[in-house]
Amino acid sequence: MTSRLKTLGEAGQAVWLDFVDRKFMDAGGLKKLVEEDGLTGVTSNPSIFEKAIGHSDAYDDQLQADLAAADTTVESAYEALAIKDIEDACDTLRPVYDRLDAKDGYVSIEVSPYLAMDTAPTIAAAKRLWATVDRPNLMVKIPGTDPGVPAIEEALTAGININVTLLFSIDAYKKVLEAYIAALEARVAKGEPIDRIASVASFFVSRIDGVIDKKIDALGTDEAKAVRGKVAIANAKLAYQHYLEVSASARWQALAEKGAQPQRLLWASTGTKDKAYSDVLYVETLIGRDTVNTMPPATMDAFRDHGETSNSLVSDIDDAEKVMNEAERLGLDLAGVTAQLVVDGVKSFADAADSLYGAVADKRIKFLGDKIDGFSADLPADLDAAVKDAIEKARKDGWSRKLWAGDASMWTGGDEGKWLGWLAAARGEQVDFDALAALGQEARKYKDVVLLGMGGSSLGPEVIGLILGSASGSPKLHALDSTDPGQVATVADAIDPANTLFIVSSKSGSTMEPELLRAYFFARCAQAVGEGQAGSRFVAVTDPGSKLEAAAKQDGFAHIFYGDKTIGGRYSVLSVFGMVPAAAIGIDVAGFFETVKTMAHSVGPDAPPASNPGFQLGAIMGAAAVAGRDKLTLVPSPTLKPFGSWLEQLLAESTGKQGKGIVPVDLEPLGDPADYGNDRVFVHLHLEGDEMSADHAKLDALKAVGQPIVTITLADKADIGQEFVRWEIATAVAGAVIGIDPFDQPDVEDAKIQTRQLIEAYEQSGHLDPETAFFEDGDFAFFAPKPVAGGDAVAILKAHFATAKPGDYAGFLAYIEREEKHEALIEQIRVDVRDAHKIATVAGFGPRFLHSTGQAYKGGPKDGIFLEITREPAQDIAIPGNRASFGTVQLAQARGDLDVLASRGQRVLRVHLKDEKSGLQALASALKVATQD
Ligand SMILES: O=P(O)(O)OC[C@H]1O[C@](O)(CO)[C@@H](O)[C@@H]1O
Ligand SMILES: O=C[C@H](O)[C@H](O)COP(=O)(O)O
Repeated sequence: MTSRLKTLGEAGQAVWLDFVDRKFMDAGGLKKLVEEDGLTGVTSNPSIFEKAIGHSDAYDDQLQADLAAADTTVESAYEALAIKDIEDACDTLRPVYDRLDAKDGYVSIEVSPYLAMDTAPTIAAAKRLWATVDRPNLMVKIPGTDPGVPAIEEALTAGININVTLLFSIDAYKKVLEAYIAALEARVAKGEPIDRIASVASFFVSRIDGVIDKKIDALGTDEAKAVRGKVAIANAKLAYQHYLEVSASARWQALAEKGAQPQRLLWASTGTKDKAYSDVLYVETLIGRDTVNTMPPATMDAFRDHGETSNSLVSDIDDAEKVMNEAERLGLDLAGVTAQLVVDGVKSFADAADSLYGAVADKRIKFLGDKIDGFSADLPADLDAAVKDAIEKARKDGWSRKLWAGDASMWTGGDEGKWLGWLAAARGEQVDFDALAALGQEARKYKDVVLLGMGGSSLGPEVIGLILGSASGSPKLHALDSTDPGQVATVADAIDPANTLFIVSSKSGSTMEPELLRAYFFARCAQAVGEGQAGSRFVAVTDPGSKLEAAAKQDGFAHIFYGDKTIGGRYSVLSVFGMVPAAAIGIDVAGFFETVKTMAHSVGPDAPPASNPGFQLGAIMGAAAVAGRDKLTLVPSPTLKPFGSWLEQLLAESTGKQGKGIVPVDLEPLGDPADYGNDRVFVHLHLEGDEMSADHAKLDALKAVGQPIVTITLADKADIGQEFVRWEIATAVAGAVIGIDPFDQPDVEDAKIQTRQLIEAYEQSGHLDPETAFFEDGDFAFFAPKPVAGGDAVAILKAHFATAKPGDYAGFLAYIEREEKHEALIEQIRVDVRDAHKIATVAGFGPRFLHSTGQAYKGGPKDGIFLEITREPAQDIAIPGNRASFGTVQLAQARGDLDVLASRGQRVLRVHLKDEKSGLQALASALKVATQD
């Protein structure tokens, strides 16, 4: 018996399948429909692929094989899967296309629904899909939105078959038909053929009734009920009347004579949603010549079973008009409804794409295995709920796309969009791999590399140097980001200036510390190798046009590597600022980016927040900070311990402002559950193979009492580059959740101004402004804007920290040499204070932290209790061309810092150690007593 579906074909209507699925096609389902039901086309949309790919394992083999061949973005991974189905469908329909001489036999694939409101990217996507599938019976689906119409016209003019989707109103359809005709005329004008250009205008039917019927039900009157289930069909019938009118026009006839094919009206959304209606309602009522009905499988089955064919589309046109008039009289607002349906249609396809891309992104990460760093989170229920809310808000607002598009509305709507050059840097696009490889070769003739820079210009390179180490035969890296005379001397004593490559690194090129360090080491180098020769051992890394660039040119530096002004210092590690020092110690930068790119792909605009490693972490950090868990406590495994110093700057400078933000807690030994309040998030950064079982037991104990624990796992330390990307994105996202601009650092600047004023005064007078200690004994002198009461050092220290309350943190700001013994004593001090007061502790060596965590201490939450530590330097170092020595500069920095901290409402106390050698030990002992009982 002939299939009832074939009778539609006999009535001039093409039967298309509104469904794609690999299992179905692999089982020969599509071929069967072609052979038995006269099927002549296929449509797909994001919802269809979401159902096919997102909920099945049929695509897993291909995805795994594709990823094994080459990693790629989520969108490309998805497209490869979808395109394979579309190509297979095109090939199945190809005999139909050939038999009907290009009049039918088409398969449609839709451009990304995220582009529905953007003309140029839609055109680019249409051209890309057309070229990739490379089959004449492909149709690219473009929404008939206002921005879609010019894209439709341009794509058609370029010879691409177009299925115009999401048409609801006759007015929108008229514009689309006009675009089709204009495109054909343009081709004729250029002498190009038009006979094999095909287009359909997909008019959505059932969705209109879905909304209008609700309004009818709300009215509840009999006259309203009389048009229930009739408006969508009437609307479609009148659209067809317009088609007939235009087809009869002389303008169209002229094109038809040249072989033009009509742009057929395609009835889409023809599955019946309201069970009260016939399951073939939107087929039986819309049958007419030169049209298409694309049906979901259930509708097709129903029609095959009991559908009746008649010439329905052109019958009862008067009735259709009456229905439309009645709809207007009843105030059903069809124009408003259809306009809203376009918006909702775009949104619902975008929602489907979120879910589809999310499913692909999750599988991609699963299949990548240990090629991508692992991530898991154990969160208490309240935080978990807040994180889910933040992720959903980010998804709804399209933040992953906004971020990459530089749309500042996800932050404060300020100039954030101008600071996103680090995204391209994460893809390896800021550096010249060949130039870096050449530098790496050249550097092999040196024994040491000394990097002079601050904050973003030193911390990333230092982390790379410490974690990855120099290649065999390449020099060792010394990052110097201090004015501490002891620290400067340690580096100066460790190297032979004649056998050292110096990298002076400063984005602004005017930061005081690298400027002074450059003066000092340039003079030492000139002394060692002779005037005029020193420059050949110096490399500058700086943004174009900086003062450092000019100085480097003047002094004949061997190379100048240029940064990107749209990247802030703390986001610069994957640009020349991190990669030049990395190359100098022999790291294969191109190889390094192979693993970095895997993370860059994972956090792209096409990875929805819930499946995006950067957003997952960022939402946790942001939601936690908003809920008062603002002390991000890093628990690294031994090899990864250096990572925190880079991370601290990123988090603190980016989020710590306007009294809000995240206070990073690095290098605080892990304690027991009783040592912590409810203000922490622990992030365990683990390198597989690193031994840290004691910490694991402690983390388990913390987990058991409901402390939030995030775990990030690296299979290989070479994958550390992925963490730069993850945390950069996460920080930008956390900034958005917290509601600040993550790319400025307003409060750091104030400390710099204070310091500069003190130094300028010194350069004039030869001394710093006098200051008076409020208490002094043999070991210590105490200074503070507001003296702390107490008869001795222990009492003063005790009183200072006695102000601690839950949620506060203690900060130890040490303007002394950063070396092992000092680090150990500071660690001991931190543990004593934490355990006594149950508060978080942070520590920084000055002036290094000024260009890093200093921002959050000044601009972030006002719950810091700071103890600044200065000392009498045993030995000072003069700076060529300056009256002030390094020791004086450092003291001025400490004083400027204290003043600004106090002016921001933080609790501050400065202890000046009289003896550099024994002073810190004496302080640790005094604090031990002060924190007992
Ligand atoms: O690279 P530059 O311009 O010398 O800046 C160094 C550091 O100083 C800061 O501006 C803070 O003082 C950081 O943001 C930056 O990384
Ligand atoms: O081209 C087909 C359309 O995308 C589809 O018919 C929409 O149908 P729906 O309204 O059932 O989602």
